[in-house]
Amino acid sequence: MLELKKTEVRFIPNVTSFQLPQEFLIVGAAVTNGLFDTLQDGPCTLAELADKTGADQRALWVVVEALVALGYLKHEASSISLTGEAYSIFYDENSEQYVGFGFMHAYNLMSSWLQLPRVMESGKPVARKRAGLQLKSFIRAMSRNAAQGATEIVAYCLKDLPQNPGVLDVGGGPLTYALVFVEKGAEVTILDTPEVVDLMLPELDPGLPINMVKGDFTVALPRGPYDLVYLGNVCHIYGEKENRKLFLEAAAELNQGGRIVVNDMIRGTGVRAAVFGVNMLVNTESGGTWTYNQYKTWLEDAGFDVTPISEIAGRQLITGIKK
Ligand SMILES: C[S@@+](CC[C@H](N)C(=O)[O-])C[C@H]1O[C@@H](n2cnc3c(N)ncnc32)[C@H](O)[C@@H]1O
Repeated sequence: MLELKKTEVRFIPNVTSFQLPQEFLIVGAAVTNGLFDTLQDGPCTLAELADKTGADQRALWVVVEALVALGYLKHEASSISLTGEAYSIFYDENSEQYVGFGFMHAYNLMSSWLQLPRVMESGKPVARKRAGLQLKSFIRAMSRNAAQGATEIVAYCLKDLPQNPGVLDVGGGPLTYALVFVEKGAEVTILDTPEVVDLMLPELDPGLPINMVKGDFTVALPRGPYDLVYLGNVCHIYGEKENRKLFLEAAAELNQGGRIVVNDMIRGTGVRAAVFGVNMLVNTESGGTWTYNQYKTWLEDAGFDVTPISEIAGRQLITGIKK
């Protein structure tokens, strides 16, 4: 349960959020339909754009007109093109306005969140399988989220470990943390699902000491020994049974004095973890956000000494040192 002190009011209901996010829905639909990518290749007439994207011309015109009004597109003579802002936001990685397409992960999640009333009735998640564009958006969103704090978090994880430590990065497929671990002298094994490894392997410089292994961490971990097992936002995908098994197996693959670091949202510490728990309720069989006491018990039972929560770069980290 959320443990707020009686005197502490952290959030009040936000009725300004009771609105249809129309701009987001229009942009998300345009990305899904390939409209921006088509115009990134060059300006088009409406007929050309309809032909290239496979859209109905009347529907396309209504959406294009809204995107012109919102500042994403220009319409001059009969030619439709991206505005400078839209180019900067979606495509120019060097621009301060750059956002990329990571936001499509949130857009894709909307359809499952809309089924929350049904999930509340059945207690069962919405069936879904991420592939193609959805998988790419998910990985982009993960990379972007992680990039902000990765340097500080990696420094915290590696502090006092031997030089050139062996690191197992469980669910590290987006590569964000692995690239920083390597920069700091580590040799990294990443375990992720076959689809994510297939998607990301072509982006990996083969000269780097990073080994990407396809697998399922609820089944088995790649053999160690390691100095660090890093669990970045993976414990919330599963429940107690899977996490206890994961911690036990991590302990078995760690050197004496090696450590496990859990980076996740800790239930009972605020709104973020409570709300994210709903995301896991809707999208996973057994996932959720877990309290500090749950992590502490599961880690101690797996043979770790457990630290208090450390807040690093806005993230919550719990470390277990192998006894
Ligand atoms: C929420 S993302 C976290 C990514 C990264 N560690 C971070 O903190 O930004 C979870 C990652 O775990 C991977 N994953 C989920 N379930 C898995 C499983 N059973 N076995 C292996 N990888 C899994 C996903 O493919 C994804 O790359």
